[in-house]
Amino acid sequence: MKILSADQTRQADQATIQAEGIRSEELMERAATALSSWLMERVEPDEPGEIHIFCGPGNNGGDGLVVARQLHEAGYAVRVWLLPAPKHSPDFTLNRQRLPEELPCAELNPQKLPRLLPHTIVLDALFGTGLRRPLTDVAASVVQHLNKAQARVIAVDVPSGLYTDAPQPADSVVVQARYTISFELPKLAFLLPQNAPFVGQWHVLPIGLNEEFIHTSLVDTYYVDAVLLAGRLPQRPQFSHKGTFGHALLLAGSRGKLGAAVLASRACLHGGVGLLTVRVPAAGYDILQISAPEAMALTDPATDFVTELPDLKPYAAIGIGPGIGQEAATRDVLEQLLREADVPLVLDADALNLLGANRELLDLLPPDTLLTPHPKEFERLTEPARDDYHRLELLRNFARQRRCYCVLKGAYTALATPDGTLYFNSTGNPGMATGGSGDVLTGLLLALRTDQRLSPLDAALLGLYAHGRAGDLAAEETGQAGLVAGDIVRYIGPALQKLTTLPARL
Ligand SMILES: NC(=O)C1=CN([C@@H]2O[C@H](COP(=O)(O)OP(=O)(O)OC[C@H]3O[C@@H](n4cnc5c(N)ncnc54)[C@H](O)[C@@H]3O)[C@@H](O)[C@H]2O)[C@@H](O)CC1
Ligand SMILES: Nc1ncnc2c1ncn2[C@@H]1O[C@H](COP(=O)(O)OP(=O)(O)O)[C@@H](O)[C@H]1O
Ligand SMILES: [K+]
Repeated sequence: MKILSADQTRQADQATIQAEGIRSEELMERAATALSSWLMERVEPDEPGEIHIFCGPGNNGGDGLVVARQLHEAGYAVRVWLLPAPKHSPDFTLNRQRLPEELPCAELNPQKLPRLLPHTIVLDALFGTGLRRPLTDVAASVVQHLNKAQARVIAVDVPSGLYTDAPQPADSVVVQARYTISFELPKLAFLLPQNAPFVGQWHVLPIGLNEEFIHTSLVDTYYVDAVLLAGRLPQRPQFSHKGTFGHALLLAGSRGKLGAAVLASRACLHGGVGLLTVRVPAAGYDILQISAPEAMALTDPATDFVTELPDLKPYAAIGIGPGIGQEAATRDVLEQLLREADVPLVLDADALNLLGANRELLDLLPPDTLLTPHPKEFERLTEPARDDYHRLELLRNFARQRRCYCVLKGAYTALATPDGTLYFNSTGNPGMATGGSGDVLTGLLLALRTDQRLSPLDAALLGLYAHGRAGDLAAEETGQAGLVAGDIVRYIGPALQKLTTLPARL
């Protein structure tokens, strides 16, 4: 899915209205109908208490008015509160007139804001994508009142006060919604950790915005779902052999962190690699052979950490980092690897920390290298970020400047490409916030970079998506708290299988 800016969202509305020859109020009716249906599926009409709908002066408020009318007609007890404003949008005014007379509707009085019992359902239709500046005066008081009330707030399109594609000034007043119900496409603001307290759980409801407009809109930010990945993972050919999928080299592990090497190795094997050789310190020989017998162990002369780079000739792709430590000799191995490798590289964990501590090595990164830092590792490679938007800018700039593919791990892991495009992953769950999940990702990405049939972009997108999907499937079995990194490995196969393009049926 594309992620549109606030301006493009408005243009998409206009394009839909023009292409379908409808009036703007009809599109508003469509959006509100989708939202009313969502609500009616979750709330019974006889649930005690009224649903309070807070409406602003623009089309977001207009949406709220239509939902109020529709819920009322369906037998729900509804009460509408209007924000005092000097002027209103035409569709607001129209739908204000369409409110049935018996439906309670009053203007908000800042001196006497309505009392809301805990758990009351509140619809926040104050402001949407038309917000131009932070909330002040009555609007700010109303939002502060809603936030204090412990009500069940459902934001219409956007939590009021939140900018959809830029950071708002510190201490801005923003609705803290439990749910945000948006239309057609997700908004960038929903994907950033700093906005989680406002957005809550978000859902996007389709309202049939003009496909042609969305298709031809130029964007540099995408939300990666199964549709975006369709056709990118080819089936394994009937007459394939292990050479078809390539031979990977993984350099990983040091004393006390050989589990990282094992997890990454097992993930690489389950990711479909043809052959895997793992360079571990001598202390890791038995551990690796027993825990990942399908991999070949190529032990280093040193007992506790990796000190020598093996001959690179046999390998189609190379991964380095999980649990490898930051000894000086290991740093030298990394430098030699960056100088000598002419196959795809995947850099993770301590390989990234070594790059951060020895920034001169960054100049040696071969083009199209894939780096997988979490935010702290990324900060070591670049600089501390002011906020999540700034961090994304740093990520784009890093990928452009270094001509690499750089991941920023977390919920909605982001991937920046050498041309500065951002992709946000849609799979995964908080159960994956557990030691070793990142090592599993590295192994899987190494397998996909070894498969010569995949472009660097497709390998990265498929790997991130399948890793999160495997985590989701694992969590169904183990629960989130019970999930450990090894569980993710067991579900890599099913996750990849689901993405595999099957031939069309006869
Ligand atoms: N245009 C359309 O056809 C559709 C619009 N939709 C809804 O329309 C919304 C966008 O509507 P609008 O563009 O009217 O914008 P909003 O309703 O978000 O707000 C615009 C109004 O708020 C005022 N305003 C902006 N910032 C303010 C601030 N800080 N303090 C006080 N007043 C402020 C503006 O002057 C304007 O009067 C979307 O979020 C969505 O909910 C949906 O109904 C889908 C269809
Ligand atoms: N809340 C979350 N939602 C989705 N994915 C998550 C969440 N927390 C962690 N993950 C995923 O788990 C992995 C953790 O990687 P990392 O921090 O490197 O762990 P480790 O270093 O322990 O292996 C990343 O791929 C990240 O995207
Ligand atoms: K809103």
